[in-house]
Amino acid sequence: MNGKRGTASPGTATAAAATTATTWLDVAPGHPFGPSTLPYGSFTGPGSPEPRVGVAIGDLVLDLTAAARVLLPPDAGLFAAGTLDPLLAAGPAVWARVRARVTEWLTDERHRPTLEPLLVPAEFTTPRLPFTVADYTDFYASEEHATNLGRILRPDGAALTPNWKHLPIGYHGRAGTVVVSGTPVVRPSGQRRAPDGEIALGPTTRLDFEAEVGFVVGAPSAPGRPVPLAEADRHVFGVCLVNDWSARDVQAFEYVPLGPFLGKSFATSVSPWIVPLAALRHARVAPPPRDPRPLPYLDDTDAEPWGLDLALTVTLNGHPVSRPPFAGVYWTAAQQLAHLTVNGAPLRTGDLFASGTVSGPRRDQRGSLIELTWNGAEPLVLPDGTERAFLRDGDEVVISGTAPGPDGARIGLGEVRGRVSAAPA
Ligand SMILES: O=C(O)/C=C/C(=O)CC(=O)CC(=O)O
Ligand SMILES: [Ca+2]
Ligand SMILES: [Mg+2]
Repeated sequence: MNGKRGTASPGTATAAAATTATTWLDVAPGHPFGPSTLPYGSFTGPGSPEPRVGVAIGDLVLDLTAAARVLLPPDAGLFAAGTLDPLLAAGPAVWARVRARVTEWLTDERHRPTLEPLLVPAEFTTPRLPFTVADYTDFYASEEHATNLGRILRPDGAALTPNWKHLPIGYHGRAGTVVVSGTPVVRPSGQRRAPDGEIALGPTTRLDFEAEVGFVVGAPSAPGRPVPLAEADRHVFGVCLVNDWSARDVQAFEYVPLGPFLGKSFATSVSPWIVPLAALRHARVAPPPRDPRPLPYLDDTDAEPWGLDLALTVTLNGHPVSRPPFAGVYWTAAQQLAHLTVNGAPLRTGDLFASGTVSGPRRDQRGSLIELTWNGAEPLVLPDGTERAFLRDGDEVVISGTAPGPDGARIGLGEVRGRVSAAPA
């Protein structure tokens, strides 16, 4: 879950800052999963082998499947199956109602006797993939990342392709290989060109991570009706962290002319806690200036700002190797959704679209190893003295994130964790 950042137990009440919601739970002030975050997930726990919907609060998980039966009977069916699918499909009015009720339960002492038995220490729970992934799309929205990849992979051409500033480039990925944080990532095999020019099938020698932000679609859209920028928040339920694992040698050989295929479709890891859009209202910032001005369906000059001031951290075997800033990403989630549907393709509940690798202008803000090591030419030296051009078996990558919350505090996005295991013999 979210590391040791303070303790929470159903004990003494703690006062938080004045306009921040205060909870009767003993949640350390500044805990990333305080009462202003309230992310949703799916878990199994001690004595409950059947999946539950949970809400993370401090270092505890509220069993929402059980709590709703007692305190929210009309909506209890939304949580009965133990996945977020019915809640996602229910739409923004229901999302707001449920969040308001959960906030009330956790901040009004009168609910304590009912809820205390339904709080489980997070360390005793096992996270599950929180929703059924319908379609998975990966964008390419960070100008710094796209510029770096262009320089590395296409050194003879312009770094950015001529279309890059006109539309959010993306590709359709593989929904069935999206896995929850903690799932081991088996080193994939594929065709790649060896240094001697020989083409062979074998385990990738250039396994990489990509630090991304994922957006989870709740309410579907109608076929033939593009989703305008102003309606994005009717469809986007919330945000997770994504690691789009990439086999760079497989990718480099296969990607022309149709784009990434098997080099990225073996595993994509997502964080277990979906932070609702409602928790991120303090993180909204103006997106970067766009030049040239995009076509009207992508022109957000006069729209609600959809930039998000999220701060990511990537660790490799516990050592921070990058701190990608999300606020500067060129294309916003609202623009990505408008583009994804401009051809009339409808959204389905559970669609996941990711930002693309988040890189900032500084070297220590690059969101992938191919950028951090410039395709292996400048390996990282880890504190244990070992070098990394790309990932070794046994390496563990953790991407975590925070966002501005109320009163200058920060809320957490949790983390997505994955360890590389050896290719099968
Ligand atoms: O520039 C390329 O050919 C490839 C780019 C990527 O590998 C990145 C990708 O998956 C999209 C992204 O994460 O930004
Ligand atoms: Ca990617
Ligand atoms: Mg992938």
